[in-house]
Amino acid sequence: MLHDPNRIYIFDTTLRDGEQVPGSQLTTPEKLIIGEALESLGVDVIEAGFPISSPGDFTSVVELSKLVREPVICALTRANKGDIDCAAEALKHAKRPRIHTGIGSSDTHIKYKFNSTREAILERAVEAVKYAKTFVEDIEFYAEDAGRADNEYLARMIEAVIAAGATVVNIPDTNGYCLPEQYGAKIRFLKENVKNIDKAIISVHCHNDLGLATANSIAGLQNGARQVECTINGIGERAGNTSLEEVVMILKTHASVGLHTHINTKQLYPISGMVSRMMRMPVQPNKAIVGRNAFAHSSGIHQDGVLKHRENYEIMNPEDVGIDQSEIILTARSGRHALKHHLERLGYTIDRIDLNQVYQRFLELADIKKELKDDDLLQLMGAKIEENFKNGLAINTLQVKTGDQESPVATIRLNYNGVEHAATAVGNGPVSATIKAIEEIIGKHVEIKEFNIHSIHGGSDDVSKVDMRVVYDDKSYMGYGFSTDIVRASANAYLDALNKFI
Ligand SMILES: CC(=O)SCCNC(=O)CCNC(=O)[C@H](O)C(C)(C)COP(=O)(O)OP(=O)(O)OC[C@H]1O[C@@H](n2cnc3c(N)ncnc32)[C@H](O)[C@@H]1OP(=O)(O)O
Ligand SMILES: CC(C)C(=O)C(=O)O
Ligand SMILES: [Mg+2]
Repeated sequence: MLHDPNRIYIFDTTLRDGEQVPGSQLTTPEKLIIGEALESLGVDVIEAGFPISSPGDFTSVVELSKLVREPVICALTRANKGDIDCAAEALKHAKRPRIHTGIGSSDTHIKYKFNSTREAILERAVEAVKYAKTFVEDIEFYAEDAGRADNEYLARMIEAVIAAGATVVNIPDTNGYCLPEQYGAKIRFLKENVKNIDKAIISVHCHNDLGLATANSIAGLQNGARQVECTINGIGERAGNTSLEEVVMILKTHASVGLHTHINTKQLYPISGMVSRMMRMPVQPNKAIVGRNAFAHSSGIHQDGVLKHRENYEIMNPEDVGIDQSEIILTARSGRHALKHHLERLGYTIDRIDLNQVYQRFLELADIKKELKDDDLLQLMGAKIEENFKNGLAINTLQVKTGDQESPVATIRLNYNGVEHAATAVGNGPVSATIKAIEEIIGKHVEIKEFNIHSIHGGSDDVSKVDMRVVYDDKSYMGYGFSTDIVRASANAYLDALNKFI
């Protein structure tokens, strides 16, 4: 049965237990798209639905059975003939069909859900497995609410269903009640006390009511279970199920546990986004592995550490889960290393910049704006270039005369190499006159290849943003300028670009 004793089978129940979330039901076409993505992710089993529950869910199981080839396709039933007949019919086209049947195993369920007795429930469990076995070979049995069930009774039930033909025995902590140690001990108890346990795979199925679903699943695996039931993003009934990406990355990160899966981890992030969008279930930003902030660093000490050596603050490589790279988010808690990193990324040579000066202005802006994006940094650099660069080119004064009667003339006073220089030039417009005057001072022609003016919010009294690409010595440099005066913004952009190489 198990060729590799350390291989963990991933049973994905996003389309069944995951879908038991208010407002997140999926159409058949949506389930097929997710089913294909799960197959390519490398899951071993896809729980496709609960066929008796609705004609739509029945159709989904039928279509997934036709579409998916590699993973086992599993359908859920209660322990009764009607549900099992329906599941068997829905699975008719599956290459590897599995019926997942079961019944409550805790005294609470036995008494208050079924108004029954332990013996009668055990008999129903066995009957259900035997009946399901008449349709397919692969039968998984779930002992619902096993987390709260008496271990001796649970062991008797599991032994009986394995004898009846169950190939996988699922020990759900349906209500997310157990502590990891308790759940691990429960699995170990079954391993040690169910005589025929080697004839079946033990499966863990944990819920997150106390935030322990992943920890409990891992405890179960460490104590002998070899299948884990989980969902993408941990979605599911109430507080959700065990999160697939968490279990997979825990086993990958802690190789010393000695267990492994066949999941293509680089697809974890893309499939998380797909499921979140289709199910209209946003992923919380601090969600482990796939949350927006899982590989984002926003405080200076961490950012410095990550920039020096990623592993100072990252235990996983973001590329391993399909995220291009870690993010350094600029906030008022960032330090100079993070600021420098982004300025360099935007093309600035740090040696030329008065970093302390820029950092002080950065902090003032960050206190107001919370998070600074590239445009904010470019504005910071392009609005007051006279303050940002050490010995750079900076405007002292700029006077422009323009109109439609005379040729436009610009007179500019620039600091260049620490000395003030002045020049006056005529152009075919106020910007060209200004650029010519600057060129006269620096004694070079620097060609402008791209030149765009935008207003930031719209409106004639708005701040304009100029972005410019210049070419010098066959290399391109970007410059950005900001001002309420478009000529001044253009001059700033030109000087911002020049300051990167002159
Ligand atoms: C822990 C889990 O996640 S279990 C799966 C939960 N998922 C779902 O319930 C979604 C799909 N469910 C449905 O569509 C419906 O509940 C159906 C079609 C299954 C049943 O609908 P209804 O026949 O109207 O019954 P209803 O849902 O109101 O009640 C459940 C019945 O199933 C019984 N039942 C519950 N679990 C089991 C079980 N494992 N085996 C046998 N009977 C069960 C209950 O005792 C109750 O029976 P009763 O009418 O004799 O009291
Ligand atoms: C149907 C079973 C496997 C279940 O989802 C649970 O007990 O949580
Ligand atoms: Mg469940």
